[in-house]
Amino acid sequence: MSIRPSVQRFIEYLRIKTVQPTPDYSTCTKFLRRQAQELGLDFNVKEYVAGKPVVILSWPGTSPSLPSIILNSHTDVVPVFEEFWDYPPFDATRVATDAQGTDFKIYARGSQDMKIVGHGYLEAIRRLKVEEKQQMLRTIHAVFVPDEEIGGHDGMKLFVESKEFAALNAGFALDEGMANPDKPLRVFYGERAPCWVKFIARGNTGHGSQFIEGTAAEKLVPIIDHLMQFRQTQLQIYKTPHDDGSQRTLGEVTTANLTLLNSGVQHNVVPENATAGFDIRMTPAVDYTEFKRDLEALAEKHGAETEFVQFWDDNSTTATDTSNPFWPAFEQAVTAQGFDIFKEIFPAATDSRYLRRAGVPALGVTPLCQAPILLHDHNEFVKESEFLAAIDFYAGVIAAVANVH
Ligand SMILES: CSCC[C@H](NC=O)C(=O)O
Ligand SMILES: [Zn+2]
Ligand SMILES: [Zn+2]
Repeated sequence: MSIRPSVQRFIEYLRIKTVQPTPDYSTCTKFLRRQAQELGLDFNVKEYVAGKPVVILSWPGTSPSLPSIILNSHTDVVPVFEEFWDYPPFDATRVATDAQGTDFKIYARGSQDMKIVGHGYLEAIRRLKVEEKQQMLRTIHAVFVPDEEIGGHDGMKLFVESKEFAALNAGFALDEGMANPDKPLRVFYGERAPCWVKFIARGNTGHGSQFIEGTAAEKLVPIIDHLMQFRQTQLQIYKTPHDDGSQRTLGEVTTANLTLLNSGVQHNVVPENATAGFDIRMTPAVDYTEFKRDLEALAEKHGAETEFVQFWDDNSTTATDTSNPFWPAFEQAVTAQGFDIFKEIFPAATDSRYLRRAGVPALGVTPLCQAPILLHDHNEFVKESEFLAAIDFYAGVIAAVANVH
C-alpha cells in the first residue's frame, strides 16, 4: 500500500537533521516555507541570533483583533548514540508492526520530541483550512523555534521578549508534553524550575601521603552529603502515595542529582580544587529565592562557592478551570475524543516556561497515550497510527480553542 501524503511529509520533516549541537535549521526553514505555501499561510522568519531561526506560520482568524492562539514547537532534537539504534536515527525507517502491515513504527530522533507535535499542528491546519475550508475566529500562529534542547536562550527566550511576539497578541498556547505509558492524556500546566548549581571548593595541597588540613575535598563532601540527604527526603515524599492512594508525580517533588564531579591531577597530589555540579528541579510550591539562599548558605558554611549555571525563578502555572476561558474549550475537545485528562507539572523544562512567565497561559501536551516514553532515548519512534491520531487530536483541539469567543 502506498504511503499517505501526510505520513510522507512527516517522514520528510523527521529526516531533517536538526540535531544538536549543529542543527540543520536552514533545511528545516525551507521545509516549513514550503508547507506555508501549500497551506496558504503567512510565513515569517526572524533570527534573534544569526543562524537560529524562529519560523512563524500564521492563519488569520475572522476576528483578528482577538488574542491569538500559539501552537509552539521546537525544531531541534537531541544527539544520538547511533550504535545503539536499530535503524539510522535520521532515516525515519517505517517498520511494519505485523505481517499484514496494519500499523508501522517510524523510527527517528525527534519523532516523539517533538516533531509529531509540530508536524501534527501543520497537518491539522491542512485538514481544517485546505480540506474542510473552515475559518477560525482567532488567528493561529504555528511557531517553530530553535534550541529548546539547550535551554532556548537563543530561541524562545529572545522571541518572547521581542516586539514581533508582542505583536502576535498571544492569548493561549499549546506546547509539548510527554508520552504516557498509561491511558490518560497528560496535560502539563506548569513546570519544575531548573537550578543547575556548581559548588566550588578550594583548599590546601600537598603530598597524598600526609594529613593535609583544609582540603578542597573536605569542604565539598559535606555539601554533597547534605544534598544527598535532601534527595533522600524528597524521594521518600515521592514514594508516599496521596491520601486517596494515588501515586505522586515527579512534578510534585524536588529532585537533586549529582551530575558533575571534577577534581584531581595525579594520584599522590592533594587537589587544590574540587567541584560538584547538581541538576536540581524545583517543584512550583518551593520558594525559589529562599531555596537559592539556602544553597548559598550551605556553600558558605563549608567554605565553598556557588555558581548558578541555570536558575529559573518563576513559578507561574496555567489555570485549569473556568478562570482560563480556553480551558473548558480545550477540556471539552479532548474529552470528546475519548481521552481522560491527567493534570501534571512537567518534570523537566520546556519553552512553555517563557510563555507562562510572559503571562500567556500555556498547556503542554504530546498526544501519545499507552505509549513508551522515548524522548532522548535510543530507538525513539512513534507509530503511524499515533501520528494519524495526533492530526485528529489537533484538528479538534485547535478548532475548539481558536473559536473561543
Ligand atoms: C535549563 S534549560 C534545560 C532544558 C531541557 N529541556 C529538555 O530536555 C531540560 O533539561 O529540561
Ligand atoms: Zn522537547
Ligand atoms: Zn527534549
